[in-house]
Order: sequence, then structure tokens, then C-alpha cells
Amino acid sequence: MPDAQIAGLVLVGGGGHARSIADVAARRGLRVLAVVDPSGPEGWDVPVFASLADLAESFATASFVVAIGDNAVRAREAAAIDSQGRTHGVLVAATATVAPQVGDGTQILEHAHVGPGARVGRGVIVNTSAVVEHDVVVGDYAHVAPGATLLGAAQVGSGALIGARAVVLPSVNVGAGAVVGAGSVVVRDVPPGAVVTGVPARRQ
Ligand SMILES: CC(=O)SCCNC(=O)CCNC(=O)[C@H](O)C(C)(C)COP(=O)(O)OP(=O)(O)OC[C@H]1O[C@@H](n2cnc3c(N)ncnc32)[C@H](O)[C@@H]1OP(=O)(O)O
Repeated sequence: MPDAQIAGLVLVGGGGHARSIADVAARRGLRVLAVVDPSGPEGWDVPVFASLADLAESFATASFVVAIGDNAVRAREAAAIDSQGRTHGVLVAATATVAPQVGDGTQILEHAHVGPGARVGRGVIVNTSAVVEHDVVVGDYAHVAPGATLLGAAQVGSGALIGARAVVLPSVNVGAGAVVGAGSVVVRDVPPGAVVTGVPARRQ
């Protein structure tokens, strides 16, 4: 939560999602100190390292945020951070309204809302203007994409993607690793790993 945020961040990943994270960080007065990305992205005005190993003992007091949209890759890189004994940051946008149960490495972007009693796991992305209503549970490394809405007591399994502007109805369960297509309305439980689209959402 905001108290756990510290002034210096190292971003793992230097692509589009990382740019959004840097933007959120800047508005909170947090400095990005470095980026780690083997593809050597351009346009960063901070050092870019090819791997975590290249950082050696540097940035010992920094907070690390895996700024990668792909859920599986984000989970993998978070494990690498754990294995180095680094600290995961929690990034909450200045415009977000967030109840306090948020796991390490989670990123809540501008204008998102996390309601009372909701539990958001580790390494989750609650993207721009997403709504996680009261008593919702979001598993580790899931992604609630821009404008998606999880209604009261819905559950989202680890690694699931809730696409942009999708809606999950109250108390409905989206299984681990499932994908809900953009704009879909999920009216019944989605099995783990399934891809569903449409209104009402059906398996592809
Ligand atoms: C900041 C950011 O950008 S965060 C990014 C967040 N990402 C998202 O919100 C994207 C979510 N992903 C989607 O909606 C994708 O379209 C998926 C995962 C549902 C499907 O992707 P793919 O497996 O590549 O499917 P593909 O594009 O081949 O489409 C397959 C069929 O489903 C249809 N379809 C695809 N997406 C949707 C959708 N969201 N709603 C309804 N139908 C859809 C296609 O029209 C196509 O239909 P057809 O077979 O009759 O022609």
C-alpha cells in the first residue's frame, strides 16, 4: 500500500506497460532509477540493463516492479526478483481509490477502484479505470484490463486476464489462467484456462 512505496523504483520490463507504470510513478513523486529489459528498449532517460544479474549490488534499497503486461512473464520475473532477495514495490496511482488488501508487486493504475473487503494478490495489474468491487478476490499475477469491472464478491483465479471493459457479474468465478475477451459480460463461472467472449460470454 502507499506506505510501502519508496522513492526509487527499478522497472523490470521497458515496453508499453512500463511506460504507463513510469507515468503513474511520476505522478506519485516516485523516481524510476533504472529499467531491466534484454531487448534494450530506447527512449528511457535512465540506465537500461539487460538482466537482473547485471545490477549486481546496485539499487539495494530500490523497490522493484515487474512492469510487464503478460501474466506468465510477470510471474516469472517476480520469481527472479524473489531469488535475488530484492524488494517488490506496490504502486498505487494517485487517482486510484484502493482498500488496503493488496499484495507485493501489485500495480493499480489511474482512476482504478478496489473496494472494501476486496483481496488483490501479488503481482496483479488493476489497469486504468478498472473496478474491483467489494469482497472480490483477485489471484496472483492476474490482470484486470482497462475499464473492466468485477462486481461484488466475484473471484478471479491466478494468472487470469479480464479483458478491457469486460464485466464479471457478482459472485461469478473466473478460473486460473482463463481469458475473458474485451467487452464480454461473464454471467456464469469460467473454467480454468478457458477463453470466453461475448455477451453473455461463451467459450470460444
Ligand atoms: C493497456 C492495455 O492495452 S491492456 C491489454 C488488455 N487486453 C485485452 O483487453 C485484450 C483481450 N483479448 C481479447 O479480447 C482477444 O480478442 C481474445 C483473447 C478474446 C481472443 O484472441 P484470439 O484467440 O487471438 O482470437 P481471434 O482474434 O483469432 O478471434 C477469434 C474469434 O473471436 C472473436 N473475438 C475476438 N475477441 C473477441 C471479443 N473480445 N469479443 C467478441 N468476440 C471476439 C473474433 O471476431 C473471432 O471470431 P470469428 O472466428 O467469428 O472470426
